[in-house]
Order: sequence, then structure tokens, then C-alpha cells
Amino acid sequence: MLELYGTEFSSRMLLGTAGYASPDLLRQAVEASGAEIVTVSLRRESARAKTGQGFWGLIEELGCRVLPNTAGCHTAKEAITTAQMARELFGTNWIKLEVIANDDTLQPEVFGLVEAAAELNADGFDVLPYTTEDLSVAERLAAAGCEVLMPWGSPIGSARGLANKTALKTLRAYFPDTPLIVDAGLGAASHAAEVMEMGYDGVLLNTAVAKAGDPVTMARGFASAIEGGRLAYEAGIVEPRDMATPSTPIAGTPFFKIDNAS
Ligand SMILES: CC(=O)[C@@H](O)[C@H](O)COP(=O)(O)O
Repeated sequence: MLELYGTEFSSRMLLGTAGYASPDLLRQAVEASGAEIVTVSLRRESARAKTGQGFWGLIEELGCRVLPNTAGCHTAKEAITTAQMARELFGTNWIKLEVIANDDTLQPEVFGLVEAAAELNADGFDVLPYTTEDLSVAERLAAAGCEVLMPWGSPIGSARGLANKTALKTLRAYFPDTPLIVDAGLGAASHAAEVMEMGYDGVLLNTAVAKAGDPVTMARGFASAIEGGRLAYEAGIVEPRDMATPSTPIAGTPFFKIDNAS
């Protein structure tokens, strides 16, 4: 089970709700994924009030836990204000904290991120910070009260998978008891399997499903990959070796040796 801030979930997939070709496709994809947590962007949806109303109704019908995010915020102050609005709107203390440094890379602005995380945690929020793979930033986020960490795989929407596996493995080693979720940049289901095989606790994705040729089947594919990766991790993956090892043990030769020389 995935446990986040004291609540357990059977699905280890957190699914974004942006960018689907239709509300019905969004509904089908969420259902196919088995995700129990969906992220919603307060700033993006309310910007289009008309579709926003239908959107919010659909989100409610899905019956998933809503994880509001502060997508589009560039400063700590903006993110804090957005988070407070989201708490009022959705009645949840959970917030996916995004403070964006650059609109081309959508990379986290880590200084504002830590500042906002400290203030929001002090204000009673349960913060799930979208961060980089940087260990020192992760340590500061933990010190600021974050009990979940969400390093990126690669830039949001890039679908490039895991850019720095070594650093992600280091985070896993440094935070053995903290729920770690890779958030952003996943493209193929195999990327999600890799994350889970590293011993991560979950993945958060949006583009890979919403923009797939068939989002519903893709959602199902990611669900299978996440389950497979987790099972492999729990089963104990064989360590790679430099030299060959016969997979069939030769304990005595059941057949006489044929001397090819003669
Ligand atoms: C939905 C959401 O919160 C995104 O900002 C998230 O980071 C997913 O990124 P991808 O679209 O790359 O999966």
C-alpha cells in the first residue's frame, strides 16, 4: 500500500487531469488507471470558467482524492496564496507544491519551493513538493516539514523518462522511510516500471496518458507497469554482473564428454 500523510492507497499512480481531448476521455482514463489520487490545477482550470464548471463536476464524480497543485506559480507568495485558495475550494490540506523557475523548462524554483514548503507546512498543509533530484534541496524540504518528496524524472511534458537515475537512487538511499514519488517527465510505461524497480513508492504523471494515441489503454499500461515494477522490487532483483554465470549448474556431467578431436 502507498501511505501518504497517514492515508493508505492501493494504487501507486497519481494521475494528472490536464490535456485530455474530452471530459469523457479523462473519466475513462482515470477509471482505467485505477488511480485513487488525481491532481487538479486551480489556476489553469479556473482560467476557463465555462469548461471549469463541467470539469469540476467530473472530478467530483470520479470519487478520487483531489490533490490540488500550484501549477503556474513562479514565486513562493503566489504558490502560498494558490494553496490557501485550493484548501478553501476543495476542503483539503493536501497540496502538490509547484514553484516554477522557467517557463521553457518548467523546472522547480527550488529556493522559493523550500520557502513556500516551510510556510505551508507551518500553516497546517500536507505538502507534496515537486522538486528536482538534488539531494540538498530534498534535505531542506524534509527539514521544512515535507513528509513526501516528489523529484522529477525529467522536465514536465518532456516524456523523456529518468534523466538522472543515479541521483534518484541516491535520494532513495538517503530517505529510506520517506514516501518518494517520481513526478513529471515520464513517457513510456517502462519508465514507471524503472521507478518502481528502484524502490520508489509511486509515480505522478499526466502527459504520457493524456497525450497518448489511446489514453485509456495507456493508463492501463502504466498501471500494469507500476504493479510489475513494484513486484520486481519486492521480489529482489538480481544484481547485474560483469562476467557470465552459467544459469544451468553443471554438477557432474550426466553425459560422457564427446572428444571432437578424434
Ligand atoms: C499534472 C501535474 O501535476 C504535472 O505538472 C505533473 O508534474 C506531470 O508531469 P507530466 O505531464 O510530465 O507527466
